[in-house]
Amino acid sequence: MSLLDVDGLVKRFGGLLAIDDLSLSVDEGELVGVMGPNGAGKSTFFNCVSGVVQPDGGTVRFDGADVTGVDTATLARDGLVRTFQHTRQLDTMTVRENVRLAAPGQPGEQPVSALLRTSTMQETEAEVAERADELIELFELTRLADEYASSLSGGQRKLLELARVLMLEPDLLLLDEPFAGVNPTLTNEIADHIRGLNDDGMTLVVIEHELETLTELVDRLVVLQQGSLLVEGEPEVVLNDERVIDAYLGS
Ligand SMILES: Nc1ncnc2c1ncn2[C@@H]1O[C@H](COP(=O)(O)OP(=O)(O)OP(=O)(O)O)[C@@H](O)[C@H]1O
Repeated sequence: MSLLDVDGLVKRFGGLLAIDDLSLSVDEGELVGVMGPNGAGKSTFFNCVSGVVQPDGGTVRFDGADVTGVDTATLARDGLVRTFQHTRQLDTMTVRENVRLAAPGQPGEQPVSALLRTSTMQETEAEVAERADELIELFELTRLADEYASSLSGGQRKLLELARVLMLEPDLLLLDEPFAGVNPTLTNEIADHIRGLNDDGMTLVVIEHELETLTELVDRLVVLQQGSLLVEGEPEVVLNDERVIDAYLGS
């Protein structure tokens, strides 16, 4: 069964048709790459699916339910989570605080809850802290755990972003350019993590310009052009498709 089913999606910005009748499905357990020239509508596609912007037409179904236009926080609670091209961390907080704060519905965040801390809340906080530390270790950020996020390199920020979204325990993770601005060593490391998450059963869709890394990583490639689906299929086949070569040469 498809975990994500997008049908006839349309998104306009004024007179510009950013997504033009796009239909696309992702099966449970798949690792799908999304590519396309600048302005093809890749980020807008993610934005429509993850509730960041409201589509003007079409439907988005997640895990069998119609979630068209549902807000980001609700979708995240339901297991659909996205990352952004430009990471969104709190620079004045440490790596550890950033990861802990990404957990949903933290009791310590609300003033009343903080005053009435029950043992259940304390248990939840302990679980959050433990999970955060596990993820910090998984992404080899332990030695940076007490550093401010502002001191991290581009690649380390991407790792922190991954740790943060995994606090939400997503079923479907949409990654927007996870290798952008990352050095080759960390690129390989991030690719390994993505593969590992997929091996553990997570469904992932990855937007990426770095075609070599993307092609080696994914099961299926989807190419967008001017908001529509141009070609999809096995990475090797897609990359040699003349329509794809033309789209890139023409961009
Ligand atoms: N908030 C917005 N307001 C107006 N136009 C927008 C907005 N977001 C995107 N667009 C336009 O929609 C089109 C698709 O943009 P989008 O960012 O989705 O493309 P993309 O494939 O992700 O591009 P890139 O590879 O450069 O990130 C572009 O023409 C862009 O200028």
